[in-house]
Amino acid sequence: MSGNAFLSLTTEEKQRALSELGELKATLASRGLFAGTSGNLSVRVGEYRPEQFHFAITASGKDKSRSTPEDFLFVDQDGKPAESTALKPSAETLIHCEIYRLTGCGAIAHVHTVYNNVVSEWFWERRAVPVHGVELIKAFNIWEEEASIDIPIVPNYADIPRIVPEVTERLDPRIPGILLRKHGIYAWGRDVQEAKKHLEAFEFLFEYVYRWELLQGSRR
Ligand SMILES: CSCCC(=O)C(=O)COP(=O)(O)O
Ligand SMILES: [Zn+2]
Repeated sequence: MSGNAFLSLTTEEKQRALSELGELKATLASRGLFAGTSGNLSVRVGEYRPEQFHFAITASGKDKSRSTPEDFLFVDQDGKPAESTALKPSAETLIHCEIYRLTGCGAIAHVHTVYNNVVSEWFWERRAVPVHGVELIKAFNIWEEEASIDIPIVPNYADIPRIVPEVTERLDPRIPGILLRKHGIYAWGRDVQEAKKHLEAFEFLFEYVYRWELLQGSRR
């Protein structure tokens, strides 16, 4: 199909995306996951082709624990607003664009937590957080006995376009998430529910690794 696929979306399709994002935002906010306006969320709408797709994303710099009519806007595969709006998309929209382009996923959630920041620094030299044999790895649809995974870490830059090629290089199709060093986790899934499940699993695993490493250190 040629032309702008956004124009063929129905009001119901757009409303469903906004309401799913609103619900996820409220749930994560109730858990205190958007400290100091950090974090951003998006959900894809309509057809997907790597060279053309659209998604709804949180507006930049908002207090994500509040719910207002100006919380979200629609953008295209290049992060440009799909319709006329005074809102600015998340400053990190290009990272969402790249994750959609590489994975074809349906939704993305990004949060900053103390655990994800600490482990990203702790394991920076190996560019991945190793996790071994923890049951919750199954949340990523990895069912091997005593599975080992490496959650990739990429450098963080103030200039977001510089982060994009790092994501391109390090994203592992088996692992539905990527850590930005001393910044936060990006987690994705087929839809908002799966992105939420993956985000929760990552945060559990980061806390586990953090506590386990501390315990090991105290035993030495
Ligand atoms: C206040 S945290 C710095 C920006 C950031 O990392 C973030 O996740 C929120 O940025 P946004 O533009 O999406 O509000
Ligand atoms: Zn961020």
